[in-house]
Amino acid sequence: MASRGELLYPEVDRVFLEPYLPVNDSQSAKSGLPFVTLTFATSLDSALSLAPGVQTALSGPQSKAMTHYLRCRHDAIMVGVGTAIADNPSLNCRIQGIGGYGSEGLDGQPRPVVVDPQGRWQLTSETKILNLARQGRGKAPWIVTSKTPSADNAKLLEEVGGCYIVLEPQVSKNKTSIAWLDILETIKARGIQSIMIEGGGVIINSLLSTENADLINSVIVTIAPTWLGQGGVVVSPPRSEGSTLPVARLQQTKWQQLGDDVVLCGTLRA
Ligand SMILES: NC(=O)C1=CN([C@@H]2O[C@H](COP(=O)(O)OP(=O)(O)OC[C@H]3O[C@@H](n4cnc5c(N)ncnc54)[C@H](O)[C@@H]3O)[C@@H](O)[C@H]2O)C=CC1
Ligand SMILES: Nc1nc(O)c(N)c(N[C@@H]2O[C@H](COP(=O)(O)O)[C@@H](O)[C@H]2O)n1
Repeated sequence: MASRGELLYPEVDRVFLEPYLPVNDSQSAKSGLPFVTLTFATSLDSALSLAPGVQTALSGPQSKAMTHYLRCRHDAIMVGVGTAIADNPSLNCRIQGIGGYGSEGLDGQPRPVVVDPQGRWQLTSETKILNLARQGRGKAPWIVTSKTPSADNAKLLEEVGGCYIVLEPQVSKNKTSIAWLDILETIKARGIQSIMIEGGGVIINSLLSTENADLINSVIVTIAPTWLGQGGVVVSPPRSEGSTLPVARLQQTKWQQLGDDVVLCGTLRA
């Protein structure tokens, strides 16, 4: 049952999303990369939140239910460490039973994956994804980093069955990151066939940049009828130096109205 205040995402609406969702077939199983869905909620001025570190509700109840449906249709869900620190998110599918739509137990839950190249995230007893894993309401998280984790963090993560995945860093302009290809190939090798990437701003802008955009299969964006104003975390990927061309353009687009919001779906990778 949906809990009070939460609306279901009706069967009839779900059909609309189907062309943009991962399929489980032998061809995709053989690919070296998972199916990647980039999905987030934005304002009319392309903002994800009012300011860095400020969690901002943009989705209405219907589009929120759609996002939870998406969560149960992917093997994993990813956010950057900025989002993990700002939001202390749950990253599970909470609508209509613990297992999400139509299934009970952990089978319908996505694996939370947090990308934290510099090891900024301090885990505590308040960290929601750890507590949900402990309670059997979400899968244990993986943290992708290029730093050796602290003993305290490693202990807290391992206690709930989670793990650190340590990958080689790439340093450019004094910033430490990890190559997206490396991250995606590594999680695929660990059995993740599909992943939805929710944000935040740094992660989305990095993935939509010319060098990474072809790693994305589908984009599903909730657009809320609101302007957040200047100073927000904005989706606006960098253009290649000297280029006067758009960075990326969605193909095979479809729009769906959900409550006051509109959901835009499109594809990027052929
Ligand atoms: N409206 C929505 O759907 C969503 C909103 N948000 C909001 O976004 C804000 C957080 O966004 P940001 O501050 O931009 O943080 P973020 O979540 O994008 O994390 C950024 C950090 O991730 C790390 N990182 C991981 N992989 C990287 C890579 N390949 N290259 C560079 N850095 C990499 C870096 O340490 C970087 O500082 C919060 O206010 C949150 O509430 C977050 C997700 C969805
Ligand atoms: N779909 C969507 N709509 C919004 O208005 C949002 N602010 C977000 N944020 C994302 O959802 C995460 C929170 O998830 P939980 O409810 O804690 O499971 C947050 O961290 C963002 O990734 N998404």
